[in-house]
Amino acid sequence: MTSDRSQTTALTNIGTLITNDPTLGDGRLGIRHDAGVVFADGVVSWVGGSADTPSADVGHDLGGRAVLPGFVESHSHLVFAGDRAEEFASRMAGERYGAGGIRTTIEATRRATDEQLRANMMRLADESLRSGSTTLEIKTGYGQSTEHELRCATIAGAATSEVTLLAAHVPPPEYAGRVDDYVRMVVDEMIGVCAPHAKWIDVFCERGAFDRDQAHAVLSAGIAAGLKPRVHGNQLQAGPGVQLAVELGAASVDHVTHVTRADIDALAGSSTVATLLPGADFSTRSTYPDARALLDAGVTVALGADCNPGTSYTTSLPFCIAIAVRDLHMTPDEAVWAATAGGALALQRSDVGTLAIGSRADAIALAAPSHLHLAYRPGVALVDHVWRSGDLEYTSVKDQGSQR
Ligand SMILES: N=CN[C@@H](CCC(=O)O)C(=O)O
Ligand SMILES: [Zn+2]
Repeated sequence: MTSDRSQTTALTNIGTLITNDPTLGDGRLGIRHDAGVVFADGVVSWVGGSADTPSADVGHDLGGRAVLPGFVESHSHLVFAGDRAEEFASRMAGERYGAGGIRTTIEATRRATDEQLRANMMRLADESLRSGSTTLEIKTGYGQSTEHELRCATIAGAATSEVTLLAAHVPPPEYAGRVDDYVRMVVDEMIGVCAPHAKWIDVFCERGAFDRDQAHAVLSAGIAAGLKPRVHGNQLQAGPGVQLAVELGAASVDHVTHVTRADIDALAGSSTVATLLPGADFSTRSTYPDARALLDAGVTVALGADCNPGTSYTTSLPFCIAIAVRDLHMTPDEAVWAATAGGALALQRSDVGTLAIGSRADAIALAAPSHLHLAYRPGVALVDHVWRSGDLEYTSVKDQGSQR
């Protein structure tokens, strides 16, 4: 459902508009009511009152709906085969989550054809778009050999420019008991082969995966190959992940479920974003991260859905916003900001996550009058329009815009 990029589009009769630009409206979210927006050449060209909206080639009367920047999904693992529904059921019956479950998916992913991996990824990328995510990061990490990580990175590149080489997720079965040998192979061989197909380098720094020195070696080799670092850290217990991320100037450290006061202080004094993944804590029945302590210390917080077959088989940032408000005690404004502008900072992107003049025209409309409904109506598919670069890419509403 794409349109000609040279067409202009006017959105009118917006009940609540979130711009994330304080110069355009109230507070940090830059909120306006009874608003209008115009998209031209794939970017936002005008924001103001609905009645003053300039005419455009295509018009959408949004009937009082809320309009937000598209969500920026900064953490997903969409290149995999199989599922782990039985593992989930065992966890709900009392089993603890351990990093070892990842090996089940590595085996299934290695057995799958490129076409099977691509089709599964595209299905999930489409699901993510329909729940409002207009920017999507995708990690490798279920290959864990040079051949299979290269395959996964190439496949991910068909869906996004935000490809992360999760070179060290868990040591694969053929390296059992030889973690340092695996790290040496990643550093000496895998990164050089895969780096041209990725933008980011990532490591799972956790007991049962990679320790501080191993994670440092992988991230440093990635940086030397031109990749930018991000880290999976402090998911299952307190550990060195957060401090390592800050030390290396990582864009983001993700999970951050178990942190010390020193970790919070280090994050607060850095530009590293803390990306919270409450879907993973929900589906592993873990404690939730202390979002209030992070926010109150001044840490920049993002929210991601972390879609993967092990810990969080959801693409829905609206679901994560609802958990963040209900269980992490974030305000609805903080949660919406974290899933939009926060995600953009976690990917070091200045063109998305806001609806400022010149921002990429990535926006969503909700079947609701305000963003509060994302938390107030959990589990309801509220996103009913999705524009990406000014094109209406998804709508569940029959009136798809009137030509002028
Ligand atoms: N924690 C590490 N990686 C994934 C889980 C991967 C899996 O269990 O398959 C995550 O972000 O939650
Ligand atoms: Zn992850």
